[in-house]
Amino acid sequence: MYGSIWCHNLNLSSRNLAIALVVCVTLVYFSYSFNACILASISRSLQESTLSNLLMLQVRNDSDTVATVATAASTAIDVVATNASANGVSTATNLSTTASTIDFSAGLASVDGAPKYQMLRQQGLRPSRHLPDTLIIGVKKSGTRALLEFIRLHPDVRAAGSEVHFFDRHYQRGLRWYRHHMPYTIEGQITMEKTPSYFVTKEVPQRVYHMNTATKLLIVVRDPVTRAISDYTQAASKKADMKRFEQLAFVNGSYSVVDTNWGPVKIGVYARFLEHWLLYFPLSQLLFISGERLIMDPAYEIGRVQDFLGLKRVVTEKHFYFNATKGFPCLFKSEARSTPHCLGKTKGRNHPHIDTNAIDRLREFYRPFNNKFYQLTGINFAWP
Ligand SMILES: Nc1ncnc2c1ncn2[C@@H]1O[C@H](COP(=O)(O)OS(=O)(=O)O)[C@@H](OP(=O)(O)O)[C@H]1O
Repeated sequence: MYGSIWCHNLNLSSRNLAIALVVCVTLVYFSYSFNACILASISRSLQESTLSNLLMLQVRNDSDTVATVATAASTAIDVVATNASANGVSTATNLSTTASTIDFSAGLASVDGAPKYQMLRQQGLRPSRHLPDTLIIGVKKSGTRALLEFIRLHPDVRAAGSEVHFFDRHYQRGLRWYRHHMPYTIEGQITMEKTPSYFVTKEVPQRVYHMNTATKLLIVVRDPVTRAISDYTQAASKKADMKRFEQLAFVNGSYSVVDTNWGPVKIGVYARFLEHWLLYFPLSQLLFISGERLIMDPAYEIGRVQDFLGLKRVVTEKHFYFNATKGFPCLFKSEARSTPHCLGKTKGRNHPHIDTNAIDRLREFYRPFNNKFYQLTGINFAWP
């Protein structure tokens, strides 16, 4: 009898043990899945934020920072890989692979069909440098920096921060050199560069055409008289004993003959330079932005630019505020800074007083060229 009770108890405890085991295994399984899911999600977030940081890193005023960006990006990805490793989950392996397979040194968009790259590409995680699709070619002192800073607020626009001067000064270095100065982009992002002297340099249209006939060209223009004064103000800020504007803008000291060889005056004859660009590019590939309107209504002009580039209108009036002290629109935040800020001190300088007779004479000089420019572009900028 004791034997059968013992046997019964034994059966009972074996069953309990089996049930307990099943419960334990189930718990362990669910706990593992849950943890793995959380860790994978954390790793993914880390990975995404690092890549987005990497792509947000923009070069500002010095082309040397391109190299710094690449180094910083590489380091950032290493850090993620290390973090993931510390988590001890399988995704760490993937992240390490990411870090080692992104080629930061080559400066070329390499094509690799291996499965491990395919997955990364599907996730859009293969940043590489590309030649620009869009150029801000000028015009100097018309608001080219403002345009670049405003349009690069768009997540699908990546720009070289410094003026690369490839097509006018460094052409002999070749396209590989040029591409190396471009920021990293992922699929679907536009690569942009601005060098205002491109507009007025004779060889540039043909060179851009040879790089890519489909290049989109952005041109900011401003009343050529104010532009000339702005140009002069910049030059005078760098040279203590600069002659007065009136002495430089005219031949022989009187206001009768305009000195068309003087750079600040010459650049304002927009029609002459535009005609040269139109030998290589159809008007439909050029977008003209009013420098005056870029100050008065930046959202409007940036809206036009986004449409022209086939981008969703992401940059809107919400991004801008008018700084009354500076007298210019400024940004609530940008890629470089998360606090409200304006463009640098060299943008929006006070101009010296210029004799009104000199201004009137210059206006008269520019009028036929302006009219020609309105005719070529199909836009009346209504400069005085
Ligand atoms: N938001 C904002 N903030 C400051 N300045 C602005 C802005 N929008 C347009 N501008 C005008 O841009 C002028 C400088 O033009 P660029 O950037 O093309 O100059 S440069 O050629 O790159 O040196 C600059 O010329 P100056 O006023 O003579 O300094 C400005 O009038």
